[in-house]
Amino acid sequence: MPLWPGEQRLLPGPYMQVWEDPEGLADIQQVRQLPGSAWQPVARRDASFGYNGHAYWLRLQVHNPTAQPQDWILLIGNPLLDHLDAYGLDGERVYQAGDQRPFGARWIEHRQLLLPLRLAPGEQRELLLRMQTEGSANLSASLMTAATFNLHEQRMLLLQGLFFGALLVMLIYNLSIFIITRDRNYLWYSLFVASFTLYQFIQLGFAFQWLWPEALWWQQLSFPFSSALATLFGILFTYGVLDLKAGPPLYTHLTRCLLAASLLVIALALLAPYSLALIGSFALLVACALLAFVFTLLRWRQGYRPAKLFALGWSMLIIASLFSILSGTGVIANSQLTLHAQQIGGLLELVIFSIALGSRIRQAQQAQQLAQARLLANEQQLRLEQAKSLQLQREISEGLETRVQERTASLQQALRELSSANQRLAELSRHDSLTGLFNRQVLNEELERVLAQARRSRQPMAILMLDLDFFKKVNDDHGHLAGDACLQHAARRMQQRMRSNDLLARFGGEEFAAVLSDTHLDGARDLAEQLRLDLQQNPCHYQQQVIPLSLSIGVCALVPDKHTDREQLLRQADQALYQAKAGGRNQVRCYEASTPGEA
Ligand SMILES: Nc1nc2c(ncn2[C@@H]2O[C@H](COP(=O)(O)OP(=O)(O)OP(=O)(O)O)[C@@H](O)[C@H]2O)c(=O)[nH]1
Repeated sequence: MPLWPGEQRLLPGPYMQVWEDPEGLADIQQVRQLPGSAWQPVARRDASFGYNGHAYWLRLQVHNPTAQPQDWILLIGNPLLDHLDAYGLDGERVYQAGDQRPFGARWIEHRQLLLPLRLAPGEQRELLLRMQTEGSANLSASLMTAATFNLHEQRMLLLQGLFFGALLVMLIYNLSIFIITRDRNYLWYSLFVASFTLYQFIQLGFAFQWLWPEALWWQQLSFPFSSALATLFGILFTYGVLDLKAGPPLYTHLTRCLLAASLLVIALALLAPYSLALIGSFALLVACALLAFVFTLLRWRQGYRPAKLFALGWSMLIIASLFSILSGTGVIANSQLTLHAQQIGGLLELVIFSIALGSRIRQAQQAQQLAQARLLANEQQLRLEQAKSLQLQREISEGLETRVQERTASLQQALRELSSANQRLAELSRHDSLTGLFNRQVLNEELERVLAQARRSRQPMAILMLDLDFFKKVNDDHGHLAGDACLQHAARRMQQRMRSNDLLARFGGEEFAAVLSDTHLDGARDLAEQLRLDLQQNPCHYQQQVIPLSLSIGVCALVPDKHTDREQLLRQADQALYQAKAGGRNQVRCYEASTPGEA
């Protein structure tokens, strides 16, 4: 391979020959004695042989075609190679480095493996490299002059600085938001960024150089460990940010499976052989990225708007990871792009996720504003309904009050009417309907009362029994109606002569009775005589007829004692009346007392 100086990197792959030593037992002497036919052309630019742990011997003829001595750097761009031995760089001195040898063993302290090569003018040299690793047997070799390398290195450090700076800013920013908002998604995202940063720091060789240059065991397992850790937090972040809990239960079940798988890979990284852990972490990464992508698309279809940006972010990571894995396994050629594919894809993904997280906040704010607006509208609606119902209540109660008042008034009226009807009924039940005089029942009651009072006060009292004479003839001669008129006339005439505390009642038919309290026999007789005369002198005028009337009156008067009763009084007055009738009618007769105590 002619090494013409210039600013280009030269890729030695096509000039190299390889001999595979599966057991990894051959030493330099044995290899030097190998027949030419044992060597195979690499043919590929990057000398990449996948993950199998075999030792690979690589042979490269270099030639300085110039007349000047040349300083070259053979750059091995895979800092995770476990062991790299180089022969022919500097006489008999053997270069021995790799991340399973202490960092200090390197000739040049650099995160990558740098093999210095000084060629005299026109010199031709054979280089022999032995590569053995548990990880990706990918040499990623390039040749540069020392000056070109310096320039290249400056560019790379600037880019890496920007890259890690950006990650650090995102980490601090999102962690701050988590501390302020306590939104767990920001914590998962921050941890995701942190573990991804660590992963990249390890992959690019910075971690071994600056963090643990002597810790070979940890350097070995840290790569799958950080990868699985990033996957774990990526799963938690995706689950939360896509709100998968709100989706079908299958989402949650699958997420739990992935979480369990990532914990298993973490355990593998710590306990199992490196190659197993490495394969596990790659498989997990691919499964998670694909599933997260599918979840994102499904959520997008369900109308979850931030999912759009997530889909873009995941696409970046998937594409980058595919590039990285394909170049790692040697399927596609290694280049600056494939070497840094994961870096570029990862950074883009993280930036997009960060924007998506922000947009999620915006969406949450909008949802909150919408909910507030809805609440406000609901409240207004409720107030309106309340006002309406109050108005209705008022109207109902006003109407009810009016109706109650009306009903009460009509009830009171009805009660008044009922009471006056009752009064009338009571009056009627006490009076004789034809003459308007008290009836026989009232006579009996009053007679009892007057009798009791007279008995108590030892005052006299009298009873008159008054009977119209020949009344049958009146009826017969003038008709029954005329008879009624005569009865009314006689009653009126008699009532006019009564004292206010006397009681006149219709006893039945054409017969009347009067109860005179505080009255002696003389007074009673006088009154009876006045009544008789008055009726005699005042006939009844009925329909141009003059109907003469006369009265027979029986008088009984006495000061009652405890033996005197109502029946006795009535009987005695009736006896006197009988005598008046027998004596020829139109006269007054008094009951003749035959026993002591009777007046
Ligand atoms: N029009 C009328 N007649 C009555 C009423 N009550 C009783 N009478 C009549 O009064 C008459 C009483 O007749 P009697 O008992 O024979 O007595 P009298 O004809 O008056 O003869 P003396 O009493 O013996 O003088 C009967 O013809 C009854 O029909 C009434 O309310 N109206």
